[in-house]
Amino acid sequence: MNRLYASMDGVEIQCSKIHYNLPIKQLIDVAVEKEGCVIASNGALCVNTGKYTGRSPEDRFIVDTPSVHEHVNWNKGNIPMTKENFDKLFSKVLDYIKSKEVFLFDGFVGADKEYRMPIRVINEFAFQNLFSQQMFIKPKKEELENFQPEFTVFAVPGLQADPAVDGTRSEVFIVLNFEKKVVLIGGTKYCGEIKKSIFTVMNYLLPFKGVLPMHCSANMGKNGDVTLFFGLSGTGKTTLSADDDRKLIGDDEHGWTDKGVFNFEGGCYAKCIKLSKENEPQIWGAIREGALLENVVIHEVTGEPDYDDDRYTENTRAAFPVEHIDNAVLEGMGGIPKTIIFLTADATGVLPPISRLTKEQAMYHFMSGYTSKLAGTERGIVDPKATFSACFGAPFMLHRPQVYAQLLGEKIDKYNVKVFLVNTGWASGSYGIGSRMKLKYTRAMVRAAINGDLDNVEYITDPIFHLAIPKECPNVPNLVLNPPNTWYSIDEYYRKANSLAESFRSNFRQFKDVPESILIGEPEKMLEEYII
Ligand SMILES: Nc1ncnc2c1ncn2[C@@H]1O[C@H](COP(=O)(O)OP(=O)(O)O)[C@@H](O)[C@H]1O
Ligand SMILES: C=C(OP(=O)(O)O)C(=O)O
Ligand SMILES: [Mn+2]
Repeated sequence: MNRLYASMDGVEIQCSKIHYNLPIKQLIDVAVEKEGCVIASNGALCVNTGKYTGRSPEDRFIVDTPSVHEHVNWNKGNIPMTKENFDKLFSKVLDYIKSKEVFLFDGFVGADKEYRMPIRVINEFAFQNLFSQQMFIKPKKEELENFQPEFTVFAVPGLQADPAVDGTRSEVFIVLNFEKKVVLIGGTKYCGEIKKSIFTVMNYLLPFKGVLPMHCSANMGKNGDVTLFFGLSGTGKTTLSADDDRKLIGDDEHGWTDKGVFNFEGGCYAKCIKLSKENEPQIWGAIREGALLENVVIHEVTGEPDYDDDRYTENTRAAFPVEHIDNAVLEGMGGIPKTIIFLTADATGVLPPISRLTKEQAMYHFMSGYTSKLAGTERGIVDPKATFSACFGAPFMLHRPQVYAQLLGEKIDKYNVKVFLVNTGWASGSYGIGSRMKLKYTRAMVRAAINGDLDNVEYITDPIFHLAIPKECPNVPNLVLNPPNTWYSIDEYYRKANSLAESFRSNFRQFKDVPESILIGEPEKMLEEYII
């Protein structure tokens, strides 16, 4: 019998065998031999996660302990669990692994040594441990001596909760306990739960240290200029931050300190539905030996991935270490951001593909977090669904949005950061109802915003959202830039735009005591004649 300590406060766990930070190659071998995984022709390990191919936000609980009670923004996403129920579930998990071989990863989250957190991830399956090793920050050999995890994740997909006994909603559970410093994940094999639960832990802890945690990707130009791309799942953080001309810092989770930004992770987690070498060469090239493909259809004979096949899910994924991206910043740190891009995948075809925001508008849009949930990332989402996700990452933010917004506002102010809103979602009218903004146009707009090409062009201000829309942008047809131009019917455009404006206003009513200056960022009241 093997024994080890699960976390600093000395919970002892036992299991039949522990595979401790196993080399990647060995994990791959076990996954193929014992877990039904296959190797694709590009060398990546492929797993099918079965019933769950996206996150289960309704099954994510926060243990309601005294120290977190007043800080957590309890809402339909931050669901409390009692200490008693947690203790029962924790015993179940500990019992469950007693007879199992487990795969253990000790490493770090947070590239900045001042703020990094040592974590331990205990996985039931080797493929999950491959994910953990590639996604988090690998320790140096000497860092493993006297390693003390500050948080421990138990990810045991084979253990299902019993809602009647365990106080869960279904057999799936993702439970965060800040007192015990433990995360429990069961009933689901979807790897995204592992990274996003640790992200959520960081998002809770860092504001207490004056650090702003952000759901954003980050990259750096040749002169060291940093850009952040905020956005909810599927809006383009990973795709747009992987750019031949810029060095990738990280694709999903960062912290912003007085020194600059740092990646929480050591890997990327790219969506790969309809992935092509032509449109996303860096991500294409990163999917090789050492990468994990989730729910991608693999040709039985040739072993080739078919990225167009969505038979298991739209939310097909590739996980790989940042080193797989050619020009990544391996230390995962950069300076103070110069440009911030808010990504929104607007399903209504109303928001302009790019607009410049004032500081007040930036605060308004950050707190609103308007976008669409895209198919597959969360259980039950099939078509794009308009949503307001505060801080562009509500499911992962435990504090009230104002806590994060205030930190961001101070930084935008202090460093005079340029902020743009980029709609990577649906365009309408002559560019085809239902089709998404062309990636090559979005890339051109982002590039122009970063390079300063939009600093000296003429802008128009749209009458409803008061967004400043550039009249021209290199490598983008002028017509595309202003949405009313792209609709067949201008009346229809205004109807939709007014109705979206009203959604913004009604969503914002949840926020109390918002300074007048931020409310200036609010869209106009809906015109009576367009109320439908
Ligand atoms: N105009 C566009 N901008 C960004 N991504 C786009 C665009 N059009 C289509 N896409 C696709 O949308 C997906 C964006 O996903 P991803 O970058 O992984 O999002 P995130 O990292 O924010 O979750 C990719 O599959 C990408 O190919
Ligand atoms: C992995 C996820 O996020 P993203 O699409 O932002 O990478 C997720 O939301 O499950
Ligand atoms: Mn991503």
